[in-house]
Amino acid sequence: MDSQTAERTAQSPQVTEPRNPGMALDLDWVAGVQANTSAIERRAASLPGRRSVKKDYQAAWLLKAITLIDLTTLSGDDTAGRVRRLCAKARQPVRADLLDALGVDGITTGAVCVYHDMIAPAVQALQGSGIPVAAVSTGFPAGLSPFHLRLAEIEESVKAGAQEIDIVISRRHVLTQNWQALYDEMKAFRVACGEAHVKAILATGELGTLRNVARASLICMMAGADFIKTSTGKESTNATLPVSLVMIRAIRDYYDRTGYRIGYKPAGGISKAKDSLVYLSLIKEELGNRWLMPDLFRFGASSLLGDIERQLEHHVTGSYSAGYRHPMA
Ligand SMILES: O=C[C@H](O)COP(=O)(O)O
Repeated sequence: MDSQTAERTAQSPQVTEPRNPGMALDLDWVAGVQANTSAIERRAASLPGRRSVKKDYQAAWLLKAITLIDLTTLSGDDTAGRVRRLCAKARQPVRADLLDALGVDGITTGAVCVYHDMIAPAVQALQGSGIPVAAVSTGFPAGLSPFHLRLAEIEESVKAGAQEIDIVISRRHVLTQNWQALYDEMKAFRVACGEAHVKAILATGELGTLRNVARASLICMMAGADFIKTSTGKESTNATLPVSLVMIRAIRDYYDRTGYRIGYKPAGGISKAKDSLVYLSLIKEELGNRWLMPDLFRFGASSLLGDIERQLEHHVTGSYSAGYRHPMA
């Protein structure tokens, strides 16, 4: 591979973007939002075949993808020990001998993402690494606990040391077209987060139509979301390319209108290195290189890193190892 490219990739400086302050709810803008489902599906279907990254650059792009992963464990049987092992993986996501061969060092994942109760072990295990802890709050994954408890959960998570909060929206507000309620809810979540960045999980697999996805994206951004995220990983349909196109274009429209860049996080079911490359090329084409940085793009994924490491091993040694040789935690 081109080692200079890989080095630049791994050492990209963290750029900080002015934070989206949000704006008043603009119902005319919301009403005008359209989503041409067949055109979106056609474009999405053309992406995987058309966009293959040339062999020499693949390793560099895969290293880039690692820096954009919210390395996630969201299981009922999570333990402090599992979270500590995951954090060790976030600090050193690829075996040292492979990184040496690729001429890269100092690479980490974008964040570690856990349930509230796992924040403390994660914060402790990541101390000094600069890797933020993201917590899923607000009654994840359904978001149907009492509203005041959802706000309190955010505050507790921030107090426990989470620097990023992934909230879930109330799907019913979208399904009943109650845009004011969705806006108010998102705004309250953003206030409760304080300085912590907030990612709004739309649970797109439960929103019915792509138009609803576009409208919900827009409203969450108007209410001050720093990121919009597709899914909890627990819906029957999680991140897809058509949904991603809709959300990315909503982000582009919001930037064109307000000058604020909002981040994007596809999450759930992204487990193959080649899929991560399709997402990166989609972002590059639709939003440009600026969005390919950890402050504006993340993969929410529990097993993607293992497949990327396997592909990198193949790049270096010419042979594939078994998946079990790349455990996450
Ligand atoms: O937000 C992250 C998702 O819960 C991870 O989903 P996954 O386990 O399908 O990769």
